[in-house]
Amino acid sequence: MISIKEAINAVEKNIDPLFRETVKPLERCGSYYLSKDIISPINMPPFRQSAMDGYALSLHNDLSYTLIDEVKAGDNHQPILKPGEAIRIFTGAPVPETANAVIMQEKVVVNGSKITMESNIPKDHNIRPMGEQVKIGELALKKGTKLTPAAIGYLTSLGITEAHIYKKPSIALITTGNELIEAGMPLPYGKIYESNSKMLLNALYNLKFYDVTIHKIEDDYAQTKNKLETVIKDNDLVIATGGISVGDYDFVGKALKELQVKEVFYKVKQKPGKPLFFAKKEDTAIFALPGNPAAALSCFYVYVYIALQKMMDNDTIELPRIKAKSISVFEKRGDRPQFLKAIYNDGEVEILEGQNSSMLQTFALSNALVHVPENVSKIEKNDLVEIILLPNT
Ligand SMILES: Nc1nc2c(c(=O)[nH]1)N[C@H]1C(S)=C(S)[C@@H](COP(=O)(O)OP(=O)(O)OC[C@H]3O[C@@H](n4cnc5c(N)ncnc54)[C@H](O)[C@@H]3O)O[C@H]1N2
Ligand code: MOO
Repeated sequence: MISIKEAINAVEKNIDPLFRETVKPLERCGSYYLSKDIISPINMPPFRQSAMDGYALSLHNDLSYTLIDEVKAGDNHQPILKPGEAIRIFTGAPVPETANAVIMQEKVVVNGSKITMESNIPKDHNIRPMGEQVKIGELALKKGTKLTPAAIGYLTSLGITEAHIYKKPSIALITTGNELIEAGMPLPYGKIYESNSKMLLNALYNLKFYDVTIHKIEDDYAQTKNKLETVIKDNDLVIATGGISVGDYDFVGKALKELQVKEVFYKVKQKPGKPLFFAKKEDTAIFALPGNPAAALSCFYVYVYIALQKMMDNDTIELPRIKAKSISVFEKRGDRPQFLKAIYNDGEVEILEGQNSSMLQTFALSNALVHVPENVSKIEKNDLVEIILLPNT
């Protein structure tokens, strides 16, 4: 059995960035990373732009100007101003070549075709220069940039409609077990509702991984092996839950062995999630998570999360770990390090009831996991503990 640290390092070491490119319409590129530099095809702004509603002036040595014309946003005519002349102008409108400053309308007195300013304004006042944000041919955004809503707005403002991006992994979720019934169906004696697939699907969606398929198999060796063989061929990441312990009907481990995957580790000294299995087959990463739902989700956050971040070549690959003051008392049984469902708020953490790996009720309320190391057997009130902050939902 290996330690948590060794298991984390092994996941990190065995996953490489995917670096496979694709092109998508820009509006569908949110949360992806650019696989190519984007060069601006235009100057932004494309013309000298008024930043205010007011008057564009050809400056002279007097506070009064003669109004000769008007340019509003979207107009494409360029009145010619002589020194001492002004035009009415509005925010976003093109400032004619012959105007060299814009004054806000609040700062002038209008009298027929005469306007008088309170005081002088400097040259270029309230004019956004052409190409102020980015010039034609300049780097607009560099390869590797994450496409946030702002980035998509910015690129669209440059007239760009699609982007070269790195693909995200295709992921197969597999559940195993004869006892599993689809929610919504009647529940016969001995059965339980299958919940791991929807839980993990949403954990993946929450991290913006959408290329996910779900496969449900029974405790049948041939079925398990055939399904695993296909999904390993077709996906970058396979996440199975259940059937990985030592029971007579736990077929996932045996099937993976038969399929000659390269086992990286099996069993981690931790609670929950002891029978965690991680392997590679060519470039596909395979996690077999324990079937107990809370164990599966803890392992997802502590290990699968890292694999996903490495595949995307992210710099930060682990969820944030911080110290917090415990407001609870907790006694650890056994010597396995533990991950505890907890609520973190403003420097303090509350360890919740229902820590059993089969239970999700308090996981549903948790925003953190408390990490209790091997050598700590009791957490007292006010002890500083290490917590893992779960992703916001
Ligand atoms: N003799 C031993 N028995 C067990 C050991 C052990 O070391 N020796 N380890 C225990 C630990 S710890 C865990 S964790 C579990 C892991 O077992 P498996 O990964 O083989 O999972 P299953 O037995 O298939 O299921 C465990 C539990 O979870 C429920 N389950 C499974 N899949 C789902 C699903 N998709 N949705 C909801 N619930 C699910 C399943 O019904 C079981 O109750 O092994 C211990 N046993
Ligand atoms: O490792 Mo199991 O997940 O403790 O119950």
